[in-house]
Amino acid sequence: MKLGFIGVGNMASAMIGGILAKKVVEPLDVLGSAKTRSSREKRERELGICMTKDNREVVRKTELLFLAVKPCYYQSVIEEIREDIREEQILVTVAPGKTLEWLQEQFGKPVKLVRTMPNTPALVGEGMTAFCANSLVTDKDLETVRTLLESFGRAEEVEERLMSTVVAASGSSPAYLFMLMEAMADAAVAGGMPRAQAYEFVAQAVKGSAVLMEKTKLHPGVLKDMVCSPAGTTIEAVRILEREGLRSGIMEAMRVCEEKAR
Ligand SMILES: NC(=O)C1=CN([C@@H]2O[C@H](COP(=O)(O)OP(=O)(O)OC[C@H]3O[C@@H](n4cnc5c(N)ncnc54)[C@H](O)[C@@H]3O)[C@@H](O)[C@H]2O)C=CC1
Ligand SMILES: O=C(O)[C@@H]1CCC=N1
Repeated sequence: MKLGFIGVGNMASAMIGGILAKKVVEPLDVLGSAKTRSSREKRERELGICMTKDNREVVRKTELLFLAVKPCYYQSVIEEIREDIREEQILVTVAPGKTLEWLQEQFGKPVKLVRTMPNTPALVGEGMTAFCANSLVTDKDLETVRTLLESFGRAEEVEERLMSTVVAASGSSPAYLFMLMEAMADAAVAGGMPRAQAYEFVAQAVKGSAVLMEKTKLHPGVLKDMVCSPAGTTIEAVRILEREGLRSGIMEAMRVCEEKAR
C-alpha cells in the first residue's frame, strides 16, 4: 500500500516513525510533501521516505492519504487537492475541530474520510489515537486504517462528538505532562540531583505510574493513597498540591483545550 502525507511536521514524523518501525510499509512506499527543499531533504534523510513539493502528486500516487498540515491550512490544501482525490482513496485527517461534515463540504464530492486525533508518543510506538469515519468508509477500509494507527500505539474508534474531548485528554495532554515532568525535574535539581539524572528518575516514575494504573485498573485515588504513609512525606506534598489547585488547574486547562478544539 502506498501512503501519502501532506505536511511532514512533528505529528506526521511521529506517525511515520511508528509505521516504519513496525514495518507496516516500506519507507519507499511513503510519499510526503513539504514546501522547502531543506525540509524535504531533512525528511528523506531522517525517515528514508520519498518527498515531493507537489501535494497533488502525493494524492495521485498514493492510496491512503494523511492530511497532516496545521488546521489553518486545511481549507486551502483541500481546495488544491480536491480534483485529484479518487473515490476509492481514503483520506485521514489529524486536525482538531475539522468535523466530517465540514470536510465533506470542502471536498464537495463523496470522499472516504477518517477523522483521527493522534498524539506525539506515536514516535515511540506509544501513541493514543481516536478515530471516527464517514459512511463511505467500509469495514475493510477501517480495518486498514486501524492497522496503521495501531502500528504506533493504541487506537480506538469513538463517536465523533467525543473528538474534542479526546484532544484535551490525549492529543494535547503530552504537553501538560512534559510541563509537569520539567517542573518535577527542576525541583529534583533544586534538591541537588544532576539534571540528566533528574529527567530519568521523573520520566521513569511517570511511565511506571501510567503502566501501574493501566495494568491494575485500580482507581487513581486508591493508587495515590497507596503512596501516602500516615504522617509521611507524600501526604505533605499532596496537601500543598491541593492548596495550589493542581486538580482544578488541570480540569480548567482541559476545558479550554476542549472548547478550542470544537
Ligand atoms: N503536534 C501534536 O502533538 C499533534 C498535532 N496534531 C495535528 O497534526 C497536524 C500537524 O501538526 P504538527 O505536525 O504539530 O505541525 P507542524 O507545523 O510540525 O507540521 C506541519 C507541516 O506541514 C507543512 N505545511 C504547511 N503548509 C503546507 C502545505 N500547503 N503543503 C504541504 N505541507 C505544508 C509545514 O511546513 C510543516 O512541516 C495539525 O493539524 C495538528 O493539529 C494532532 C495531534 C497531536
Ligand atoms: O495544539 C494543537 O492544536 C494540536 C492538536 C493536539 C495537539 N496539538
